[in-house]
Amino acid sequence: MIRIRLKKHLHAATGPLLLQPELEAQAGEFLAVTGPSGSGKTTLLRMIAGLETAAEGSISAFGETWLDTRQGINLRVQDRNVGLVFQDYALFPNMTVAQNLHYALPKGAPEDIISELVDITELQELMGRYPARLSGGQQQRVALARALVRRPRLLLLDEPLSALDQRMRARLQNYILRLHKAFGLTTLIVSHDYQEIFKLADRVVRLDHGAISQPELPDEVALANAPDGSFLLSGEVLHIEEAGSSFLMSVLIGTNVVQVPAAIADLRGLQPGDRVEVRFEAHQAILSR
Ligand SMILES: Nc1ncnc2c1ncn2[C@@H]1O[C@H](COP(=O)(O)OP(=O)(O)OP(=O)(O)O)[C@@H](O)[C@H]1O
Repeated sequence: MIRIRLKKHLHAATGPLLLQPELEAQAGEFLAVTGPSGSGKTTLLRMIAGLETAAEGSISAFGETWLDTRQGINLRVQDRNVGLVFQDYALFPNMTVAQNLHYALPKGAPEDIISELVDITELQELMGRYPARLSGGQQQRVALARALVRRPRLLLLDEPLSALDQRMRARLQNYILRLHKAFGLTTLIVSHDYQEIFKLADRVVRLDHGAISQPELPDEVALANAPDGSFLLSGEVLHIEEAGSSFLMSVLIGTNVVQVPAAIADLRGLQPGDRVEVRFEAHQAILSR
């Protein structure tokens, strides 16, 4: 469980802004933070990591107090042990992928975490390369693996995929989900991309004018932001069952299991494990194949 209650005065483009987020996340939750540009999302993540000071407030995480300004507690970045990935990959250019990963390992710590991360993020072939010889997506895969070398329980992602094209984004989202699950992480992602939010997040909060507003569900955010009021996502069929004269499919889209009604003619040999496309319109999920 993570509890965050912070206050900081910012000098935003529009004038002074009091950033005063209050936020809770359950252990293992994948939470998306959205909101207009300049509302303080990056500053919030940096304060959680300990990279930025708060005027007042408290952060407790997994039974530890990271910050309590009343009691004068303020753990250093390295003692909070969070994984951080920003939009720019921030790899050391003069080190190979393997060296970038090993550099993050504390002295004397067992190295098995590195092979585990390399397996999950499929970096085996890239270990000897320098960052300049990697695509943006590959670099961000390395940055993700590197962020987890110290085995953090909290992963903070600040628009990590916004520099990548749509195809690469979708691939990287799958890696993020795999890592989130494999390491039982609690993950906070700042994102403006409603499809990404839907695919990844269990819950969405909005930071606006410095404060966190009502939590929303990922599909509500996606529908509200889709230009034509509908959007298409692909997922994996988990289960198909009869429901009266038609069928009901359970489809896994990101971390969400969505129930999609289907007529027998729509099924056409579909089985669990197949990939399908689902269109969302006015909160209805429609099989689009
Ligand atoms: N340490 C600081 N002191 C005062 N003002 C700051 C500080 N850090 C950032 N700001 C200002 O606070 C505002 C919010 O910045 P921040 O980067 O957190 O917003 P954001 O929601 O992440 O925006 P975007 O979506 O554009 O990345 C900006 O106008 C920024 O200039």
